[in-house]
Amino acid sequence: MSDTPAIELRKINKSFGAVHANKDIDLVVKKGSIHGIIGENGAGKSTLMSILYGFYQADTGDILVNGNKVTITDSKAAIGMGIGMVHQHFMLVDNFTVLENVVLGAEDSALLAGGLNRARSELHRLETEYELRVDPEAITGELPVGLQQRVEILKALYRSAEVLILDEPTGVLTPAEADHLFKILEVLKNEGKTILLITHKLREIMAATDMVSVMRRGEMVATRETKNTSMEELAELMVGRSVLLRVDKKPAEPKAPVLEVENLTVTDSRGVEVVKDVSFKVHEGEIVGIAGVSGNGQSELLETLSGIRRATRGTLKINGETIDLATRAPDAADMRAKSMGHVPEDRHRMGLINSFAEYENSILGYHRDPAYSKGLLLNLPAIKKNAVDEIEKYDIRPPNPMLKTANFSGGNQQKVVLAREIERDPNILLVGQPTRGVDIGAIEFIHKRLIELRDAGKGILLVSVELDEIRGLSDRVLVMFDGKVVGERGADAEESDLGLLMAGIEDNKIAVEGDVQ
Ligand SMILES: Nc1ncnc2c1ncn2[C@@H]1O[C@H](COP(=O)(O)OP(=O)(O)OP(=O)(O)O)[C@@H](O)[C@H]1O
Repeated sequence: MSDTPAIELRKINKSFGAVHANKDIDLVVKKGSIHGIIGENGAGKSTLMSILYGFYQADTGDILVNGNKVTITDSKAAIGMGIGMVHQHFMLVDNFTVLENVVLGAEDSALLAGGLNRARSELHRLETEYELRVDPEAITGELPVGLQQRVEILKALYRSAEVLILDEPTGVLTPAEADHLFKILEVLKNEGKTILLITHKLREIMAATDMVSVMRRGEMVATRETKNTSMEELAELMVGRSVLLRVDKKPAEPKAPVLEVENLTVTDSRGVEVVKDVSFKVHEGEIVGIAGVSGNGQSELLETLSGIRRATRGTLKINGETIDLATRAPDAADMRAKSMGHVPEDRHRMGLINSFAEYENSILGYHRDPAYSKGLLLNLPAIKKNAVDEIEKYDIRPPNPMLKTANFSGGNQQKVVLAREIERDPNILLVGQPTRGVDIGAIEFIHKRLIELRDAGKGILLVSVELDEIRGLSDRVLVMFDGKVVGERGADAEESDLGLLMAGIEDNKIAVEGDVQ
């Protein structure tokens, strides 16, 4: 019975309090296919996959695996049924080797039984069969994220997974790593594995999937054969209206500089220089994009400019004031007082306190602003009104300012941070990965807000690993490689040109010490 679906979900329902996250969901996933699931932020995709992986129990409904009705009580039961999950936030032990991570917790307890050699040869077999090469003896935490993700996939395959769930797998990958991942998925599919792929990137859906299902506000609204649909149709099905899939902006009219960075050098806690003698300017009315493969100093640059990290040397000219960073280390509050907003790259670590309510997060760092406090007392009505306004403007769901942000979906958490920083109307806005995990309707809105901010004469420094985003928004693009700015391009930068610079190749030369400006 080869036509029996690998997975079938029938009338799945799941509520969290008043939030009906999954409503009567039906889904049929063919064996040996790549099936995409898309939907707006908060549409219920992760909830549905968590039910399939045994992380949540459905309130009602049936799950069939290979035609058999099953109860999946926890992730161990899911693994036992051949369902594996590659998590968005990897669940690996950093200081373990790849091999140790792969066997950790597996049924045969290879570590205890002294069966590491057996495990090593099994791992080798999997690596070869699925073209998932990674050094089994490497320390996992020292590997780039793309390879860590391969370890997650190997871990699932080692447990004999036949169905693999990938929840936004390319959010943390470089374009080259993402391409490689899709090649791996194709190999897995050709070997008969079934893949469920959650993504916000319609390009990935069109390139990689056989079928695609669309969720909206907790419901499954459509399933299409990928070859019979288009990005435009999918966007409309997701959002319920047509969406502009590119940025609409007129040429910038930059004025005076708002931020001037000179010879900035930053050393990390291991004493390694991570930002090396970087100089650039951001003008009023301009978006300067920083392109680069993550880990090339962009994060540290943003953190230093926003006052979270100390520089070793360099000067900062901001709103006309000059700060020698070797002798003075402004903190985040100082920078905010200079009208600098900051959307950090990592919303969990720096953007939000997830145990706080949405309304508290919506003024985090700005609570001393006279609009929100009188002396020592917080002006709660004003704070709540601000939260309600931002929720409406940014379409944050569920629209409940009292809810802890921990209970918002990833994309909605991101909108809380963006709303807070953009709505303070800063003269300079530093934004890191503004649309990571955000759905296309919200991306369109966020990009529009950033362009409006630019057109109101503000300066924006944008760090993103999404080349489409960099090219769509930026008026000038700087490329960082190995802590240095290795090139500058205009608004018309070509993707291939930027890609080469990002790989450290400038005019067909490898960028080496002293070889760059
Ligand atoms: N543990 C929880 N407690 C309360 N509410 C939750 C919980 N998990 C999810 N929700 C709510 O259920 C709804 C669906 O969330 P889910 O994470 O499944 O969305 P999603 O489609 O994966 O979104 P995103 O694309 O933003 O990741 C949201 O309204 C969310 O706030």
